[in-house]
Amino acid sequence: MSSQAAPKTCKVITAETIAKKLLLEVKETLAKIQETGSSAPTLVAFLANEDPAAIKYAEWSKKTCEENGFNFELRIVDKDLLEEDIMKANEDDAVDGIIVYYPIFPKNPTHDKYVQETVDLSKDVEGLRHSYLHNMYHNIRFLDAPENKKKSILPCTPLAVVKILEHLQIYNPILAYGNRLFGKTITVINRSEVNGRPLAALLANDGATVYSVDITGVQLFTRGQGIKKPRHQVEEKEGWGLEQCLPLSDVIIGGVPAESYKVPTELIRDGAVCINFSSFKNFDGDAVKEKASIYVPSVGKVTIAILLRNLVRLVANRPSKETLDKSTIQARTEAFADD
Ligand SMILES: NC(=O)C1=CN([C@@H]2O[C@H](COP(=O)(O)OP(=O)(O)OC[C@H]3O[C@@H](n4cnc5c(N)ncnc54)[C@H](O)[C@@H]3O)[C@@H](O)[C@H]2O)C=CC1
Ligand SMILES: Nc1nc(=O)c2c([nH]1)NC[C@@H]1CN(c3ccc(C(=O)N[C@@H](CCC(=O)O)C(=O)O)cc3)C=[N+]21
Repeated sequence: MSSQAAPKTCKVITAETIAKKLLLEVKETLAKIQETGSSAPTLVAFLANEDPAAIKYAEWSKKTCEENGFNFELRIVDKDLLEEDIMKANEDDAVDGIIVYYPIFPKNPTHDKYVQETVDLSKDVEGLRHSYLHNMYHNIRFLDAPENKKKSILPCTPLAVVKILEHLQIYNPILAYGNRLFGKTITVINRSEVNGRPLAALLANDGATVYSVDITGVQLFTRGQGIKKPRHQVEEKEGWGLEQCLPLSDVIIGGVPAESYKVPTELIRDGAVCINFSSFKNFDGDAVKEKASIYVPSVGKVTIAILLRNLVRLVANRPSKETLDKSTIQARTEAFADD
């Protein structure tokens, strides 16, 4: 007689469930802030590279936009004409948000930074302009202190991971807002400027002890002992690697862009939460389920939901027209009161 395998205790949570919840909120917020009769917001996407991941991302974004009543327009452009084309979109009142797929000049990251700065602040749906990044690293939530009417924009993938951790109740609602990851240890494998480093900073700003791992080594991001500091600080962990970080981690986040890369399952703490944001599967799917309490195999759908959430926020942040009455402004402020 064959013995039955023990039931798996690991819960696999798909991005879809979380994305659906966020998209509902986005629709409600849009309805609250829009004047009756105003047209659907338009997102313009610039594709100036041949990256298959960017092409896929554009296709999924188009689908999600259209399913949720937003307009999405893909503009395939020449690298050399990109700056001009972005400037035209900046001026065009029919364009509410702009996304540019990176990398465009992989051998010259400075040039990609320059392109990022070309997008108008009021249309930067990914929050990649320096003022948004500065606010994020400095734990500043508003663009217009002290009025505090205009919410800052956070980059989509890092914010998607934060929203997933909130959904999984890793954020502890008993603690004060802004401190809800106090006591949690998190490893983020990837320290790129668009994903891993902002993610480590956001998590540490919310109170976590974060090990940020890249091929150059490990850095520790924290708000200091007792999270007394207002924003995170960074220290090098000389000689550290995954061997030291993973056994200490309540949450492990993988973002390594390589098919062959796998997080060593034997180092994962029993009951850890494992989340993968890479286009490749960073966890050995079968083995990780023997160790993890929760496994989130991909986050892309949540990233796109955040893209739309950011687009609605850009609309809400726009200077009020004369026709806009006080109650609309109040609704715009309250619509994003939770973060
Ligand atoms: N699901 C989503 O929403 C999104 C997924 N992605 C995917 O995430 C992945 C990463 O994207 P980017 O950060 O833009 O890539 P990137 O190439 O800019 O950065 C990857 C980083 O990982 C580091 N790395 C490589 N091998 C490593 C290793 N063995 N251990 C530790 N660090 C290592 C690199 O040194 C680099 O800093 C890609 O697969 C990309 O397609 C990107 C954006 C959104
Ligand atoms: N300015 C800019 N912002 C980006 O966010 C950006 C970019 N440029 N350039 C290209 C990369 C790539 N990227 C992905 C987004 C979603 C999935 C994704 O949704 N993956 C699926 C899994 C794979 C599948 O279903 O085939 C998922 O997570 O469900 C992957 C990759 C965003 N990128």
